Amino acid sequence: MSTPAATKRDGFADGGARVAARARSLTKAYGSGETAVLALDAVDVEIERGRFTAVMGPSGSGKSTLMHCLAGLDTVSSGRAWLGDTEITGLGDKELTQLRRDRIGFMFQSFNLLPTLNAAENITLPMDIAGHKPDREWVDRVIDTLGLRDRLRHRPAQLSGGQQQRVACARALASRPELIFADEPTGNLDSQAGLEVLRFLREAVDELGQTVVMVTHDPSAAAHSDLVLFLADGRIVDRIERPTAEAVLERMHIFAAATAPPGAAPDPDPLN
Ligand SMILES: Nc1ncnc2c1ncn2[C@@H]1O[C@H](COP(=O)(O)OP(=O)(O)OP(=O)(O)O)[C@@H](O)[C@H]1O
Repeated sequence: MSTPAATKRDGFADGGARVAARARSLTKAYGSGETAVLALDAVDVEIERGRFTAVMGPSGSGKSTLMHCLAGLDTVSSGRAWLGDTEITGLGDKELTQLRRDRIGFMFQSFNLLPTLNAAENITLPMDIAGHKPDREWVDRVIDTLGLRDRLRHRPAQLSGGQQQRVACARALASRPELIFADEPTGNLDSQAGLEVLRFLREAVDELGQTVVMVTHDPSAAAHSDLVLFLADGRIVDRIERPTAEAVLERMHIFAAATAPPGAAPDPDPLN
């Protein structure tokens, strides 16, 4: 059994109650001198607990960098970030590893399942590695919500892409993390399987009370969220509450037109 990650109080009255994650003036530069890239430019953001937040923006706008910095997967150049009331900027590697393992769930485009383990073993793997006993009742609820009950003994190769992503979703939920980060979770799926995964993420928020942050390029995927944050050039430039796919697409076209050089032809696909 491990000891909990060290915490630093941020001094805010609501602490971690309403806000699952937060950043102030978060800045991330890659490289230095003339070749330096400002991936995040003094970002202020709050991720509300119990909500489904989508992060959108053109390629290179800083979506993955923001997610990585909020999840303690990457260091920041300046600014501060908190998970609940724990300040993660300034934590050491060991504390960050513990914090990620104990308090954050991850879902990636490539499902990252171990081929030699069956679905049930993959779902509880992070907890097994950490030496944490799974909460059986919760894990059963996650498995039933995701419709994986009759697939538990199957190995990844015996599952469809959509089923594999559902296992990855169950693995992210299994430890009942404070926050789930999903990076293009439907990117490798056909539209039907992608839709299923989005519905499950929605259910994870509505039925299981989880908090989800999803990076996506797809306006119809973003339409499953409660709030879309738009990034451009490392800044949050807009937001839409209760988004529809049409509203998201329209906003992306407006940004593309505003940032296109004079006389440039309209971008047929402003999301990439
Ligand atoms: N390890 C790195 N070294 C140097 N530059 C990097 C590195 N990682 C990201 N960048 C740069 O930082 C900027 C933001 O990258 P990031 O991956 O966060 O964008 P993104 O919005 O997630 O893009 P995409 O939609 O293409 O995944 C880009 O200009 C990118 O080239």
